[in-house]
Amino acid sequence: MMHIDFYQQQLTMERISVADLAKQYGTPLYAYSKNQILANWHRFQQYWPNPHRLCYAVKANSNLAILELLVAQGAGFDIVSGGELKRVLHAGGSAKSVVFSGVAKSTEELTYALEQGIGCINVESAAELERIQEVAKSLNVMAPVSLRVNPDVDAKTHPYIATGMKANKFGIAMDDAMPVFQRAHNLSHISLIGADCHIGSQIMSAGPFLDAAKRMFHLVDNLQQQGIELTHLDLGGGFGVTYEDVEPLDIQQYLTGLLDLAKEYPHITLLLEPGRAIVADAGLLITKVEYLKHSNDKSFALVDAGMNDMLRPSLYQAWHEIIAVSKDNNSTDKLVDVVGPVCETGCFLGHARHLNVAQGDLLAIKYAGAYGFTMSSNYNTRARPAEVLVDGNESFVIRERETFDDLIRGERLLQRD
Ligand SMILES: Cc1ncc(COP(=O)(O)O)c(C=O)c1O
Ligand SMILES: N[C@@H](CCCC[NH3+])C(=O)O
Repeated sequence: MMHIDFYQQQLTMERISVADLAKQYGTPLYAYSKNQILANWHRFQQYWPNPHRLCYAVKANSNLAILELLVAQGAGFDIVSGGELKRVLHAGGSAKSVVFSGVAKSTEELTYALEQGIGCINVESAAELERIQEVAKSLNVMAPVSLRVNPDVDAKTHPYIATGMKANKFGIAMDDAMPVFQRAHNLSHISLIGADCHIGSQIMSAGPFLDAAKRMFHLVDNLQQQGIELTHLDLGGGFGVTYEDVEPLDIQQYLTGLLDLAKEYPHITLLLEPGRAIVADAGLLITKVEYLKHSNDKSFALVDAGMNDMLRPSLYQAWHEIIAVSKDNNSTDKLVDVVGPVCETGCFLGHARHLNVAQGDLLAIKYAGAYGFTMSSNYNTRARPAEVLVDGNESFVIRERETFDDLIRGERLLQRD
């Protein structure tokens, strides 16, 4: 388990100190605790009996080794691109265990998914449904589909990660859904199996989830009256984690609440798509202080990880706890902005933090396991960090640090000498 001993001011992941990880692999570095990921997965599983299914949202952390770990737990997967499907298959997952979400799936992606035998395509618009029919017809297969409905529930989360309100681009509005279900029911190469929704991410209470679920069960009733029998209902992901010291989402309350609602629908298999809640707290981003700098009464810790490595603070003003690694308690904290090397004022990891830091020290950014590496880029032609998986007192490189050569691979000069 990830364990932080504040008294010693010494930070460890499982049984390896963060300082040792940094020494062995360099910084910046993403480190993940294998046993924390497994514990998070089992926390969901224990309240989620068969035949209901969990489909891990690959976008949260798509490293092959992590997918492989979850394949071994019998996980299904929620993907949003052909690339993510490739990852799942490469990690040993079966296409049958995969649901495919996303608002703008290309013909190429749909073809690939159907050729591989995808479990379900979560359709986000009437136009996409027509395209799937065409692709399935050309391949002479039946496409298993669910229609994503927008239940218009306020998830009370950051506007950039709320997805279930009328104003969002996702899904089909509840009021417009019936004719699209009718159409799907009648199309020759569509096998309509379900309905799905996803109201947003980082949701901290069961209320909005259960509201959405009730609306979805109501839809199942309405469809049944029209002679359309669904067999699966996918209620998406969005389970919040405690970046800050707030009351955690009660997963048991939500899942048992759902199972209660589902009692009257024994023919329906429920799916959930947790991403963040499986990997966020299992990951640290370890970074080194390159310099300290004071200007205009402000202090900066200039670190070697930037917004290209960890975008969440810049994009959502997301707050991640930052801890000074291996410091004794004798020197005093400074008030610093922890900022990265990218040439953008918005490149920061944390503002106004009380940290006991000096040049060369290590800092650890907590809860970096979800939407950390997966949202990283090569902006400023910066090499992305390595990823390591820690298991007890062992650690494994699960992605090599990029090299400068990697950064120019695939590009072409117009004139070569
Ligand atoms: C359709 C869908 N499913 C699942 C997820 C995973 O969400 P989270 O990581 O918040 O559990 C997302 C992301 O918000 C999503 O868009
Ligand atoms: N990327 C977001 C979550 C969005 C989930 C995708 N629908 C985050 O870092 O919080």
